[in-house]
Amino acid sequence: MMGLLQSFELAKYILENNVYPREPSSLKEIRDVTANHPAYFMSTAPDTAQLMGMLLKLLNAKNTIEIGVYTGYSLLLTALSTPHDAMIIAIDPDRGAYEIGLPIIQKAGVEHKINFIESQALPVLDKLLQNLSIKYPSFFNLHFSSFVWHFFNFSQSNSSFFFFLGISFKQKENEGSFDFAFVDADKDNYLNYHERLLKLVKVGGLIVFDNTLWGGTVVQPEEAVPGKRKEARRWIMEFNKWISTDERVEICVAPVGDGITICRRIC
Ligand SMILES: C[S@@+](CC[C@H](N)C(=O)[O-])C[C@H]1O[C@@H](n2cnc3c(N)ncnc32)[C@H](O)[C@@H]1O
Ligand SMILES: O=c1cc(-c2ccc(O)cc2)oc2c(O)c(O)ccc12
Repeated sequence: MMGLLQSFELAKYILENNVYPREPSSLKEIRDVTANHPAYFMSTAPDTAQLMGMLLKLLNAKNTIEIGVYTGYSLLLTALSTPHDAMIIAIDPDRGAYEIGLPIIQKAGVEHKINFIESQALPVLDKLLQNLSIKYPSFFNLHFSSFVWHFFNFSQSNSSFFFFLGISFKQKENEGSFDFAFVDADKDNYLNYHERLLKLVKVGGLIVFDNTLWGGTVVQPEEAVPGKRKEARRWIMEFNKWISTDERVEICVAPVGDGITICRRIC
C-alpha cells in the first residue's frame, strides 16, 4: 500500500521497519484473516493503529467508543491498549464481519472489555445521550453490561436516579464520560457523529476520525477522482472544512494510513 506518502518505497520502509516488527501477533492474525475478505481494504491501516495505541496509552483511556468495527483490527488494538477494566462500546450493523475477528479477540484475552452493539451508530449514540449510564459494582464483568444495555432499551423511566436489583442508575451520566472515540464508518455521518461524540467525550478526551485524506483525493480535481470515491470524498471534504473552524476542539491531521484527524475536546 502506498499510503499518502506518494512513494511506495517510503510507505513500505515505515511499515517494515517501524510498524510490523512491533505489531502484536494477535493484530497480525486479524490482518491475515481479513486479507481473504472481499472488503479487506477497509481495515484500519497498521500505522494508524500504532499511533492510536500510543494516544490511548498517553490518555490512559478506559472508556471508549468505536464506530465501524468491520473484522476488528482497530477494536483489538484498542482493547490491547487499554487497562484490564476498560470498557469499549463498539458499534457496527455487520455482526458477521465482527465474528471473523472475534475468535482472535477471545484468544487475546480482551473480549471482556468489549460491548459489541449490532446497530447503526446514530441511534446508539442518541440513546447514550438521552438515556442512562451504568453504575454497577466493579466486580461485575462486562457481560453484565450487555444485560444493562438491554435493560436500558426497555426502560422508559424519566427519573434522574433509581435502583434496579440493587444497582443504581443515573441519567445523563454518559455525557463527558468517555476518554476516547474512534470513527471509521459511513463518511456521510462524520459530522453527525462529531456532534454527539463531543457531548459524550470528556473535556481533554480525543475523537479520532479515519480516512480524512481519502486516499489523497481531497486535493485532486473532481474529474480525476474515480467515480466510486467521489461521493465520500465530498462528505470528507465538508467534514474537513467544518472541523477546521470548530472552536470546541483542537485538531491535528496526521498523514498516517488514509489520514486521520485527531480532535481534542477543549470545552
Ligand atoms: C472501514 S470499516 C471499519 C474498519 C475497522 N475500523 C477495522 O479496523 O477493521 C467500516 C465499517 O463501518 C460499518 N458501518 C457502516 N455504516 C455504519 C453505521 N451507520 N453505523 C456503524 N457502523 C457502520 C460497516 O459495516 C463497516 O464494518
Ligand atoms: O472504500 C471504503 C469504503 C468505506 C466505507 C463505505 C461506506 C460505509 O458505510 C462505511 C465505510 O470505508 C473505507 C475505509 O474506512 C477505508 O479505510 C478504506 C476504504 C473504504
